[in-house]
Amino acid sequence: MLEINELTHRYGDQTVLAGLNLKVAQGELVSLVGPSGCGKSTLLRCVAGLIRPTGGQIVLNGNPIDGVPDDLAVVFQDYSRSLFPWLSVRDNVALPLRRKGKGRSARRAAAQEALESVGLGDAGRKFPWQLSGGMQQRVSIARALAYRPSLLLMDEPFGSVDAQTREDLEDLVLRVHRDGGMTILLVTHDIDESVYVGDRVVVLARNPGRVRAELPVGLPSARDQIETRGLPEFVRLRAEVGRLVRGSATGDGAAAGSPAGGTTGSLRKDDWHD
Ligand SMILES: Nc1ncnc2c1ncn2[C@@H]1O[C@H](COP(=O)(O)OP(=O)(O)OP(=O)(O)O)[C@@H](O)[C@H]1O
Repeated sequence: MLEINELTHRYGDQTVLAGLNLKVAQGELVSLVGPSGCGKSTLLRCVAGLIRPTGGQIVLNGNPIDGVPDDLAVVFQDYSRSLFPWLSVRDNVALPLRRKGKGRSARRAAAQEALESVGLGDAGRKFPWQLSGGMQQRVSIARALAYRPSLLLMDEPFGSVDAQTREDLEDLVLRVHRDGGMTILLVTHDIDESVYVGDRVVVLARNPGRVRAELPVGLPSARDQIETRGLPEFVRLRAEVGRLVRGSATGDGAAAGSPAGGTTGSLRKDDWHD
């Protein structure tokens, strides 16, 4: 469903991605890890159509990406900048659905359903700033879910919440992935998390930025924060990914966004509310 071929990206004379190849299958959850600065966010932004790569090609569902694809949603780490503070929680979730041509009542119903699926069914009338950080990130995830993208991109989505909330959100993503069969590409700095949520862990190398290793995660699909992390396969994979990331950092052996669904177009202020 997603094919990245010989992707290259330069900022000025700094080459960040250099001939990166990656394929993601329909319904797969791929964790993307790598040393700081190896280009994980750059890769995600190229896939989201937010920056135009200097070389190579990205194909989503058979269509080369050239601009923000309609069929994609992004969840960023910084939820405080990706939610609109002047819109209610429900309006934030419903807004991108306009791109799908849905009527007002269908947008409201889809927003409510998505909010319920992340445990925020009662929060629709509140404003984002009335919620905790973890709840705001749930709203961002609900917005992405309501949009029903064929591909969900997540850039360090749990990087700004406390440890307990982080575990809850990891389990939430696993549940929506399992229930909805969504294809997900998730960037994380946390090696344990990459193994815990992933069907596959892809390790990027720095200088040059390309795929260093791909490790299938042979864990049971039903995961549990305590039991799964104690399994020998989990411990083995965590150590292997950790070694690969450190090796990638030393060069040994060798990615405010826009809301889900892309840009909001040219809405006037009065047009925002549902
Ligand atoms: N807009 C930009 N202009 C110039 N250089 C940039 C820009 N964005 C990123 N870079 C540089 O490109 C390199 C890769 O950055 P990127 O954010 O993609 O890496 P990353 O792997 O996501 O890093 P981290 O794990 O620290 O978040 C870094 O050296 C960064 O300074």
